Amino acid sequence: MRPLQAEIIETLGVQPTIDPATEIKRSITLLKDYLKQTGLKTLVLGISGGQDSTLAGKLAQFAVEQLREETGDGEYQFIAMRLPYNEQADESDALAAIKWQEADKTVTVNIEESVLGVVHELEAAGVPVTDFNKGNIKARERMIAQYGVAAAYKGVVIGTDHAAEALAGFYTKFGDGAADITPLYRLNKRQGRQLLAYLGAPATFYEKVPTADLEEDRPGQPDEVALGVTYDAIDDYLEGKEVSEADALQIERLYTSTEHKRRQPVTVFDQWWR
Ligand SMILES: NC(=O)c1ccc[n+]([C@@H]2O[C@H](COP(=O)([O-])OP(=O)(O)OC[C@H]3O[C@@H](n4cnc5c(N)ncnc54)[C@H](O)[C@@H]3O)[C@@H](O)[C@H]2O)c1
Ligand SMILES: Nc1ncnc2c1ncn2[C@@H]1O[C@H](COP(=O)(O)O)[C@@H](O)[C@H]1O
Ligand SMILES: O=P(O)(O)OP(=O)(O)O
Ligand SMILES: [Mg+2]
Repeated sequence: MRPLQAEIIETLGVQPTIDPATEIKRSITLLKDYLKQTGLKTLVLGISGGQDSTLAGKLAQFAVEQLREETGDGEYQFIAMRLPYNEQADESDALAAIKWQEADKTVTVNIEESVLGVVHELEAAGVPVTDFNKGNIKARERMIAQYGVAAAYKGVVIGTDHAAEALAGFYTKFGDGAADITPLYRLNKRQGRQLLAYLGAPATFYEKVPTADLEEDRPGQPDEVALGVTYDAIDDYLEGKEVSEADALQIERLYTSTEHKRRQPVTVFDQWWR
């Protein structure tokens, strides 16, 4: 195995093979124990209609149902958030995911006005805002809305970061990368699919092409196009398998260039960036 590959696998805690039932229980236990320990009552998560939030939301719903049953405390709840930018092309997928999750409650916040407000004020101040930059502003407005709900209902915000995204730093810093708890962390993309299949999710939920769908110039752009490498290659790499030299170099370039996203803000005590 390549030396950096071994280091990344160790850092992200990825296993080459998993038992889905064990990993489902592990994630649910984390969510339950965290709520019990902190005294908080609500799990909050944006549901996009993609694989990761479909899985994380189902685990969240299981966690609060079990807590209600075990403690008799009916305050435990899961709030699924719809966070469209105006109208979302795959709105029906998001609604189908929430239905399958049997989420306790759905809160919808259209982020368009707040995004356009920030973009407008930036431009009025002479700051150019590219479509790509605006895409990251959308992800950050979703974060703001989720924290608004968490604050109102004694909640924590769930993040859907998993090993394949964490490796690539493939999220908006302090946008979808900001969260209080990340139950999918350690799983690669195909292991997430395995969990959904085990849970009996319709195959359409996990066969869907992953997309951040943030850019208006490239609607629904597949993650794999933006990443320059396939999730299959990233997953193989994370499972300690051999991948082509070109894929390994691209994966390691992504990992190295996004180190700042996996760290706390730099202080005078930090040396990792030197
Ligand atoms: N599918 C997904 O999970 C998903 C979701 C959102 C975004 N994305 C993708 O993630 C990427 C986000 O874009 P991005 O990474 O350019 O934006 P970002 O905002 O996440 O990160 C860039 C910012 O990080 C800071 N930064 C950059 N280099 C730094 C360094 N060396 N040290 C400390 N801070 C540094 C700067 O403030 C910079 O503006 C895009 O490729 C986007 O498509 C993917
Ligand atoms: N349109 C959306 N509605 C609700 N939540 C969303 C939406 N788009 C993204 N999210 C949340 O952000 C994460 C990351 O999404 P990526 O597709 O990986 O960029 C997603 O899991 C949702 O929780
Ligand atoms: O984070 P999601 O739910 O949008 O999944 P994907 O990354 O597969 O789009
Ligand atoms: Mg998505």
